[in-house]
Amino acid sequence: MRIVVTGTKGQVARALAETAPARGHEVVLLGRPALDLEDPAGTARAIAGARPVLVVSAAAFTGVDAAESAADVAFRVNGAGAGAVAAAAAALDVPLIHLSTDYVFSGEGDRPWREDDPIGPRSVYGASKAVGEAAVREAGANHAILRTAWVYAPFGHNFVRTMLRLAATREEIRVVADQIGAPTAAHDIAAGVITVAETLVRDPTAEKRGTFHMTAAGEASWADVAEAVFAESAARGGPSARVVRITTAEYPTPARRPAYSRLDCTKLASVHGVALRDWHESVGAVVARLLANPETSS
Ligand SMILES: NC(=O)C1=CN([C@@H]2O[C@H](COP(=O)(O)OP(=O)(O)OC[C@H]3O[C@@H](n4cnc5c(N)ncnc54)[C@H](OP(=O)(O)O)[C@@H]3O)[C@@H](O)[C@H]2O)C=CC1
Ligand SMILES: Cc1cn([C@H]2C[C@H](O)[C@@H](COP(=O)(O)OP(=O)(O)O[C@H]3O[C@@H](C)C(=O)[C@@H](O)[C@H]3O)O2)c(=O)[nH]c1=O
Repeated sequence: MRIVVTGTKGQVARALAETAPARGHEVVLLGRPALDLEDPAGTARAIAGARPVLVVSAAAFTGVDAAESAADVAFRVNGAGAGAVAAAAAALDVPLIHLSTDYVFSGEGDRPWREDDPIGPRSVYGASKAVGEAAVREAGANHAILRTAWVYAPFGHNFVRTMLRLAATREEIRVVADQIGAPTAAHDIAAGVITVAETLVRDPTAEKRGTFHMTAAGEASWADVAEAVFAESAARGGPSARVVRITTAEYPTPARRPAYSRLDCTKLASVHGVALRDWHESVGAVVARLLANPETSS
C-alpha cells in the first residue's frame, strides 16, 4: 500500500522509509516546505496530492525543553497541525496512524500507564501532544493513536547518539537515574506501525481503532540506557564513559519530565498482535550500526 508519512528527517519517518519496502509497501515522506504543520490548508493539500492509502502522522515539534519557551509554535504544530493531518485523512476516507507520547502522563504513578488512565502532562510538549490527540479523535478518521516513548535511532536527534557524542570528549557523564521509562527503537516502532496499518486497512472495525501504547519491553532509567550504550560501544571498540547516576533535581532543565513513564502495552498485543522486543536488544543493534556505519548516521 502507499503510506504517506509526515516528516522527512524524523526518526520514525526515516525508519518507516527503511522498513516498509521489505514488507511490500511504498512510503512517501512529506516534510517542509511541501507540508508545514503550521499551515493547515497546505497540509491538507500536500496529503491529498500524495494519494495515500493510509497516513502516518509522525512529524511533531519534539524539542521538549525548547517547547517551554515556544509554546505557541508547539501547540500550532502538535495540536492544530495534528488535527489538520487527521482532517485530511478523514476527508480522503483513509485510515490514520498518529504518534503520541508518554509525556502526556504526569509520571506520578507506580504501575505502567494504561490507555484509559487520566492524562496530566507536566510540560508544554506533553500538553501540546495531548491537544493533538484530542484533535485526532475529533476529526472523525478511522484512526489509531500510538503512544510511544524515549525514541532513538542510528540517525536523528536522540539520547543514544547524544551519549556517544559526549563520550568522545568526556570520561564521565552525569545522567539521571530516577526517571523510569522504556527506550524504544524507531525501527521497532516502524515495524509495529506497519502491522497496525495493515490491520486498519484490512479490518476497519471499531475494535482496531483508538488509542494504544507501543513501547519496547522492559524498563530503564536514562542512566541505565547510557550504561547499556557504553557497554555495547566499548565491546566494539567505540567511545565510552563512566556514568554518574544523579537525581532529576541535580540536572535542572526548562521542562519537567515524568518520573514514572512506563506504558502498559497489553492492549496493543491483544488487539493488534504487536509486542516490541526488549530495549536491550535494540539498543545493542543501534549502537552496532552506528559504529559500523558512522557515515549513514546523521
Ligand atoms: N523522539 C521521541 O523520543 C518520541 C517521539 N514521539 C512522537 O513520535 C513522533 C515521531 O518522533 P521522532 O521521529 O522522534 O521525531 P523527530 O524529532 O526525529 O522528527 C520530527 C519531525 O517533525 C518535523 N517537523 C517539525 N515541525 C514541523 C512542521 N511545522 N511541519 C512539518 N514537519 C515538522 C521535523 O522536520 P525537520 O526535520 O524539518 O525539522 C522532523 O522531520 C512524534 O509525533 C513525536 O511526538 C513519541 C514519544 C517519544
Ligand atoms: C544529555 C543528558 C540528558 N540527561 C537527562 C535529561 C532528561 O531528564 C533525560 C532525557 O533527556 P533528552 O533531552 O535526551 O530526552 P527528552 O527530550 O526528554 O526525550 C523525550 O523526547 C520526547 C520527544 C518524548 O516524546 C519522550 O518520550 C522522550 O523521549 O536525560 C542527563 O541526565 N544527562 C545528560 O548528559
